[in-house]
Amino acid sequence: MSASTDFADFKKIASPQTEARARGDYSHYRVVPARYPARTVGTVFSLVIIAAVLNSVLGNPRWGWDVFAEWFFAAPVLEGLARTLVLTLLGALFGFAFGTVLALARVSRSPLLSGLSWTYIWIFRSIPLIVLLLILNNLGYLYETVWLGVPYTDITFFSYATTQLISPFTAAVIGLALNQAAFASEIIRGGILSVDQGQLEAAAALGLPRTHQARRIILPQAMRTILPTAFNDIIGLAKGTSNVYILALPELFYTIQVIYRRNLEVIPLLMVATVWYLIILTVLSIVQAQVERHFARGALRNPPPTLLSLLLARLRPHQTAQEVTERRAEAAERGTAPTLPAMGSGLHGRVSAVSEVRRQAAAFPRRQGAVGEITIHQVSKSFGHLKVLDDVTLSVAAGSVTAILGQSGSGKSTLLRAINHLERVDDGFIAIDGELVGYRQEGDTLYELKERDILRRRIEIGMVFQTFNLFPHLTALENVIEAPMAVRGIGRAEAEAEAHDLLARVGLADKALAYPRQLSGGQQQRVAIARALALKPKVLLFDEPTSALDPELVNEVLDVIKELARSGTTLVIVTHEIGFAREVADQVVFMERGRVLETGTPEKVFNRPDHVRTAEFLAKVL
Ligand SMILES: Nc1ncnc2c1ncn2[C@@H]1O[C@H](COP(=O)(O)OP(=O)(O)OP(=O)(O)O)[C@@H](O)[C@H]1O
Repeated sequence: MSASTDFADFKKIASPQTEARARGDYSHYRVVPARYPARTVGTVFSLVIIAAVLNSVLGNPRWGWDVFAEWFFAAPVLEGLARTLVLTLLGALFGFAFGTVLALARVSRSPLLSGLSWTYIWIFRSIPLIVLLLILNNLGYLYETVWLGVPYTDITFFSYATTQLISPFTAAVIGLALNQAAFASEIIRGGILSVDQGQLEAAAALGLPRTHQARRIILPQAMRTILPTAFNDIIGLAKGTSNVYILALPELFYTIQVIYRRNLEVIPLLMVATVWYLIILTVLSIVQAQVERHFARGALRNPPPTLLSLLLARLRPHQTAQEVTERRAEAAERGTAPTLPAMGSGLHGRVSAVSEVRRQAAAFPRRQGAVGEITIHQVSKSFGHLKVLDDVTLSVAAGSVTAILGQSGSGKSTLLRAINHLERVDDGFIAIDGELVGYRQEGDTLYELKERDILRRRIEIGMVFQTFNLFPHLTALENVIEAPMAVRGIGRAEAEAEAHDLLARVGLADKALAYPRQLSGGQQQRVAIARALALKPKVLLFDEPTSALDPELVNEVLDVIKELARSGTTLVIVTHEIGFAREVADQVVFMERGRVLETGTPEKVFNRPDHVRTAEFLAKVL
């Protein structure tokens, strides 16, 4: 048989599927998921166990399912259930509200407040709940009246008999809440401690007030750690409400006990309580999953889909690749398609995006009559016995660019953080445009500013960190608008417009809604720059802005800084990028062991250093 005959025969017997495949149409394919024999054995084993348990529970008449059905919705049981739910809700609500206050007091810098909080937690975690409930129920014996007024005067706002004010129900709510608060505060404190230190510094560097830092930055991130334990605790509380039987309050379990003592149907009635507790637990678990999901924003690169979105995706008609292409073409025609190339999407994407950054960043406004002159005068700082800054004196002209070089551990970052007062100096002073950083001068006396005032002054000094320190639970846009809205009091619409503008200038117009973990290192650092710029600072400090980056991404960030340098903002940059410093800096500072060894123009320091150590260092790094 010849080859040509073969081919002709093949064409004759070709099925519709073969022809479709030849056209590149694979839609008829059936997808068969991979098989895992061990998983199948496990599933079969689980089914057998479930069937055996169901058979034993439903097939045995001694479980008394008819009695169960009779009492499951009985009025006294439902009343008891309602009381259990109300006690759980109020106990959790007041307990966690008070627990949050206790946790914040415990981590506060006031030793008295922290000590008070510690003592409360110590006492209330030690007292058994039943004892606490009994004490509250007998408060009338200790204090006949509850009274509020001005002592040693006749002024009385109210006065009630204690027994009239504290009913068994009120005693139960107060007791549960006080007990819950002691445990909740430790759960919340654990969450607060789990938040990265860099996040606190980034919020402080933006000048956000302390309450705002706690509410918007720290607690939302702490929630991821808090929630699983907190829900455990609430479930414990729901079951622990049975302790209020001591006050003769008929909650669910107490009601069940009263009933089975009368009719002696112990097991069926215990099952009534068990199934209701199971239902409460299931509802709480569903709520927990939703709340956890909400607070997981930005924590995962690819968050799993919600049940609702899965359902909607199933209902939505399937979109073919061709339809997707057609829609993109339509959007491009309407001008709604993203016009900026995505950074990091292949070599071509990167090259065109970098030139886009250059073009857009050239639009940074130049300042007329630059501000932001920095004076550092005889500054010293020690950590224990280690003198990290030793009599540092330095002057940075307004609108200039200063690059700080030096070996690791020479005190560069500490100096930068001192300019921002993230580090308090021991000696000397730092001033910006003649205004002291962190202090108020009266005559010859310097008064350290309160934190609120320091935060307000920090608005003038932007800072970009080595490890970006973006707020991971906020999108790029939200990271940028947070401080202008909170600190400068700008309205959301205006702040968003400015933020879009800034993100476009750093080449990230199409990434406004991405969370930091969905961005590359270079992109994250550019968002951090946009975030610092949003407050329109006089001075911008960069702490090794490219050292955490892949060499390929370094230029993305350096390009943006170069454009900033031309805009007239005062820049101080700790860097190991010698070529960049040579190109951009007006002044180069070389530090060694906490001292400034030499300063000068790049031309002088790099070509004719005065100090032998500078020459040695440059010889190593160049
Ligand atoms: N909070 C601190 N407690 C104790 N020692 C510290 C603290 N912060 C910094 N140091 C020490 O101070 C010295 C200077 O640190 P700094 O971070 O300023 O150095 P650097 O020149 O920026 O170094 P690198 O280039 O490696 O970042 C180091 O020896 C460091 O161990």
